[in-house]
Amino acid sequence: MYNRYIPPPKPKVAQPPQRPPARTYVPEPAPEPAPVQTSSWLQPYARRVDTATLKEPTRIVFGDDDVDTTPAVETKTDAAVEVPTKETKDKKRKRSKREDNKPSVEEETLVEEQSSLPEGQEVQMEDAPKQSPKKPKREKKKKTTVSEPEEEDTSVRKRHKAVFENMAKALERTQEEDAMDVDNAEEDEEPAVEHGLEPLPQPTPVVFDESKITYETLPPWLANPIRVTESTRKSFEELGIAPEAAKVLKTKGFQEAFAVQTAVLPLLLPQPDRQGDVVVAAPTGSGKTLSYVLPMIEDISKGTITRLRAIIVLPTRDLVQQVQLACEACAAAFAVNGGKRVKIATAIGHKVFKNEQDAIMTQEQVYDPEGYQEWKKKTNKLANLDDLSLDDYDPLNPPKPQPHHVIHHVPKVDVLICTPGRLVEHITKTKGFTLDYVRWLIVDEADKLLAQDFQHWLALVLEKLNVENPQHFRAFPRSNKSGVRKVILSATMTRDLSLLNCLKLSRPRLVLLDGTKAGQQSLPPLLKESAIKIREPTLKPLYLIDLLKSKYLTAVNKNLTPDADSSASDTSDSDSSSDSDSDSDSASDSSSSESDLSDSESDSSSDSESEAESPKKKVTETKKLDTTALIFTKSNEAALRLSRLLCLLAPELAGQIGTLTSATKTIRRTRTLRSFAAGKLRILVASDLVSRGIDLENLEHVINYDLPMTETSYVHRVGRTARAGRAGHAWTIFEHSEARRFWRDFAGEGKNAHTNILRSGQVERVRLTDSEDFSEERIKAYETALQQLQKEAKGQVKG
Ligand SMILES: Nc1ncnc2c1ncn2[C@@H]1O[C@H](COP(=O)(O)OP(=O)(O)OP(=O)(O)O)[C@@H](O)[C@H]1O
Repeated sequence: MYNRYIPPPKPKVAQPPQRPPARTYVPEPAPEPAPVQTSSWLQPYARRVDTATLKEPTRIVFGDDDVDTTPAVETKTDAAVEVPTKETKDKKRKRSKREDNKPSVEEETLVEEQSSLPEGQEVQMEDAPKQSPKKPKREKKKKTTVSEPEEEDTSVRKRHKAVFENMAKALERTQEEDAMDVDNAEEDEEPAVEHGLEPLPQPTPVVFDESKITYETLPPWLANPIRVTESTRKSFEELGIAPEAAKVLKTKGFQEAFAVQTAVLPLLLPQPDRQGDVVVAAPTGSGKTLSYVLPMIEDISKGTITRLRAIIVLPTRDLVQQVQLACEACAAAFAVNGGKRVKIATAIGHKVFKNEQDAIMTQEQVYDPEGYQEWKKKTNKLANLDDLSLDDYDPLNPPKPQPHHVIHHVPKVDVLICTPGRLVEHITKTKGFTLDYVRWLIVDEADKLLAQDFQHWLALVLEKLNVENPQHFRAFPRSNKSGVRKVILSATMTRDLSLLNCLKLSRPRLVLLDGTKAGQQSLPPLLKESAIKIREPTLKPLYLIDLLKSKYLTAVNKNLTPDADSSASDTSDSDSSSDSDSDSDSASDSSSSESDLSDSESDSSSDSESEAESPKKKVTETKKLDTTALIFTKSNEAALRLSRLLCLLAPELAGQIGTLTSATKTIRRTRTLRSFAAGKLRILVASDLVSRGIDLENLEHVINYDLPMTETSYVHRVGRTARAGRAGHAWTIFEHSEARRFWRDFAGEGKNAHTNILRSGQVERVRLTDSEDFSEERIKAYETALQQLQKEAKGQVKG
């Protein structure tokens, strides 16, 4: 049989593993990067990021050498496989270099990825996407067709996704760093500015305006004052005063008008036109008082009915009494030619209040049938004791009106000169005391009165004044219709506008003596000033005694000092040393009470006490000084003590020494001033009470035993002499520790000199030769006197 040959089956040649076609994964082009949200201040940085690179598609190519036994994955895509260009590679290299030897994030990612891939497979990254490649899932599905096996594909996708995410993060960091780099690079590139050693330019320092208030800042009336030369003189007739009145004035010693009067009188004398208020700043003793008293009395003398037409407010009782004398003199002058005799009263608290009320007020029968009926009804009621508290009825002294009349309480004076405290009391307590008819309000020593608005007197007075009601002009048909005229005066006028505004001035004018500026305080032209520096402050009273007995303290004016008693031996019954003894009963007062602003309490009840004082001492061998002196101390106590000490240390002067303090009773003060004016007393020891306004005609020397507190105080103190065109001499005694203050603040000499005091000359330095060496005997006598003083003080305390 024929056997068919059947070739043995060929052994199966092992097929070389089929290389899968190169798999290319081209993801969809990266979505447009979301615009970087940069705040406005970051915009410059944002602009510098190269956004072009962000748009490049992300491509990941698995290399041809990759061997994969898994079936090829077909990828349907239109996108061409992109080979990394040289340019992009360079860019990448450069960026890697910048990473300071640190492996780049991409490299790290690649290493990571490499290790996670199956062997032989590697991830090649040609270029990194600039933006997060995250995209919506749906889009992914749509554009990418994934072939089988699906599981494998999913793991690859996962890996890819992880790679993308890492890369995106790395890229974000790189972008930020790039942006910073660009920025830093730009900053670094700023052109270097060369600086020398000179200091860097600084902003101009702010200069604060420390200049004092100037004319430009003042209201026009203060900036443009009416100026008058000190030497100006005019006859009173020339200024509009009736010849008959001028004649009487001459008999009283007022021959012609002083400079300040020539300027003020025309402003204040009644005219048909509406006139404004007047502010006067003129030196001490320049005649300010007459400048307002004359026109005021002339105006009031034209009326017929007595009503309260003028109020003059002053800080002290002594000034009130002084101005009263000037008013009386003028009232007499204007009464001669059929004019009304102007009635003047004072209110200073030296009387019991009731007595003062009676001196100012009266009761007047006024025809008023209706009022009379009402009064009758009231009195009937009172008779039935229905209403005993009726305030206008005094059951003990009931006013009895005539039939069809009623009784009115009205002032019986035309002019009231007062201190502010007492004025307030009358306004608030005196029945019928009205300011409705007041046409003149005068405030003398205004700076003091305005600065110490006691009991708010000014506001109260201004409130009560009847400025609007024209009724009170009826008595003066031919005089001006200015309402209430205000005249404000001082030698040291305040520049404080807030104080001046309190006066509610109407169209004011300022009058100044030529050569002075607003705010400056002129001294009288004939005042000489000297200064004595002492070495031993504890022996100060001895220096004073030496000065009083020295050749320097001589008469300054001829025939000025009246010689009341020329006898060398004098039995003194005047207010001499005994005064100081008796005055010391009020030594508890402090220096703060130097005015009578608050004189609401009457001291009249104790007036009689002044007559029954310590027994008068007989003073023998009195040597009269041929001049007069007023010694200022810092307080009431100091004045009393010094006065007594002088009497003990210089008995020959004892009979000529008087004391003036704010604690001294009014009657005693008046008596002392009269004795001084008469020439019986030659030396007055005072506190600042008399530093303002007081006019001591025969006073030639002022001695500042204690330095004044202020410039203003100095001006007022030394201004007690060299008044009304007479000569005078002011002395200041100071210790070493006070020297700087004196020369700088008062004399205006030396370094940092600062004073508003305007003087014609300079302060002269005087050395008392005798004072340099006090003998043992004198020092012992001084110590004994001090012990005596101490004993007396203790005795008073016990008593
Ligand atoms: N026309 C005048 N003729 C002569 N003496 C006058 C004249 N006017 C004023 N006197 C006198 O001058 C002196 C000083 O006047 P007055 O007291 O008015 O000065 P003052 O300017 O008010 O001073 P102070 O600021 O110190 O108060 C007084 O004795 C006064 O009698």
